[in-house]
Amino acid sequence: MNWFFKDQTIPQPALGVGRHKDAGRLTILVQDDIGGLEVKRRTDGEWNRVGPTPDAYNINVGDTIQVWSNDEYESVEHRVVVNSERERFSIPFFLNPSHYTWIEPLEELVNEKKPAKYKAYNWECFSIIGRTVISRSAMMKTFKFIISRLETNQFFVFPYYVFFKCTCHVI
Ligand SMILES: O=C(O)CCC(=O)C(=O)O
Ligand SMILES: [Fe+2]
Repeated sequence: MNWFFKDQTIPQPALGVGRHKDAGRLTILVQDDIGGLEVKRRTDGEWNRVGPTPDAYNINVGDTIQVWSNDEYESVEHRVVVNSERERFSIPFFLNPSHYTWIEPLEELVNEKKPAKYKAYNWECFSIIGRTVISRSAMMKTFKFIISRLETNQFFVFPYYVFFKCTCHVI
């Protein structure tokens, strides 16, 4: 679960999750009625709001499907803009490959006219390296944030997952 706290001290508009693409296969996302999820339109590069649509899930194609499909499907770039008046919650379910999976364009979708656009990579190596490289400065920011919350007694439920997400996304 992602928790986007309201903070009127941050200049608006502020990003709760910076621009990124999900690396796995699919992401099934529920967002509450606040909204804030935006996707980048390929045709003109503009950011577009997605929902919120009551009782609907957002399904994002991740990088893995883009690679498997040799670019037939595209992993969409997205971000979350926070609302300074109201906190927001979202629940993403990441359908990721198993750790032993090698990811490369499917044979059926590779031919002379359309050669493979990606080299094979192993999911476990990719995700471990990704986390260590991306997280280093983000980790410090997250620690500082947690300490500031503790100091001001604003610390409520801060599950490991929220911590993990912050370290992955705050770059
Ligand atoms: O909170 C959202 O709407 C999206 C969050 C997201 O992009 C993610 O967790 O990867
Ligand atoms: Fe995402």
